[in-house]
Amino acid sequence: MQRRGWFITFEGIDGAGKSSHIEVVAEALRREGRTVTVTREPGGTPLAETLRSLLLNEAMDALTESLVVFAGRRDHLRSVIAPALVRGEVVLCDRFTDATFAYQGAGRGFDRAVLAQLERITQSGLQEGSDAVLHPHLTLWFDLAPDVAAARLEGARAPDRFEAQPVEFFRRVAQGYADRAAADPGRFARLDADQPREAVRARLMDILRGHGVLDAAQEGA
Ligand SMILES: Nc1ncnc2c1ncn2[C@@H]1O[C@H](COP(=O)(O)OP(=O)(O)OP(=O)(O)O)[C@@H](O)[C@H]1O
Ligand SMILES: Cc1cn([C@H]2C[C@H](O)[C@@H](COP(=O)(O)O)O2)c(=O)[nH]c1=O
Repeated sequence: MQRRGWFITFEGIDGAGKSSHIEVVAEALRREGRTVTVTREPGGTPLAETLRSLLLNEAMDALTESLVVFAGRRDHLRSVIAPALVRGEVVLCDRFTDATFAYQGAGRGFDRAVLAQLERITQSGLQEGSDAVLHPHLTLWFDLAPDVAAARLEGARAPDRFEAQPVEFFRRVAQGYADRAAADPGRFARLDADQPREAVRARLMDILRGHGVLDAAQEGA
């Protein structure tokens, strides 16, 4: 796909704090005149939101989880993400395929070579005449120790099927994110999420200015 917009994903284990910052980033971009689509995975379309609800609530094995997330992703890419990028918008997506490698791959122990195949199939054929595979242009990785994340989530909300997993599961998921970041350092920007919100936000804005997503002249956005 011809690059006209920005596809930016927010990643991290449950409770890392990424969702707290997405609207702040969207507002900063809108102030600079950009059109922004804020979306999430699993979800982002009516079909994918239905699949999200199944994924978070119904028992299923790791292959089924993987197929469910990639099915939703295909619909989301075709209906929302790819059209927004063609229009030149900034797409801010709360989780994407790195979460599948971290949760289904590292967390559940599902075959990462199969996930890589599903990734290629699902994320290509989005523009007629092109077989390019669409990946995020920038991934903001909120890195937080699993025990700190668990303490933040305790009592905050009723846990879903993933949030109810033991801390060992999240140690594997965190390692899964670290492996993805090490394999693609140009795309990943790591944030130390064990900081007060304001410090995390300042680092986030620095990263976005450093990558030319936000105007570097607009300090203090
Ligand atoms: N920097 C921070 N310091 C302390 N608490 C925080 C910080 N950032 C977020 N929190 C709190 O931690 C909890 C999880 O935050 P949030 O929902 O943004 O995380 P998340 O990464 O989006 O998690 P999930 O993916 O599970 O939705 C919330 O109660 C939030 O208020
Ligand atoms: C995209 C994706 C998500 N998950 C898991 C990770 C979370 O526990 C839930 C929902 O996400 P939220 O950030 O709490 O809204 O879904 C997953 O297992 N695989 C994926 O590909």
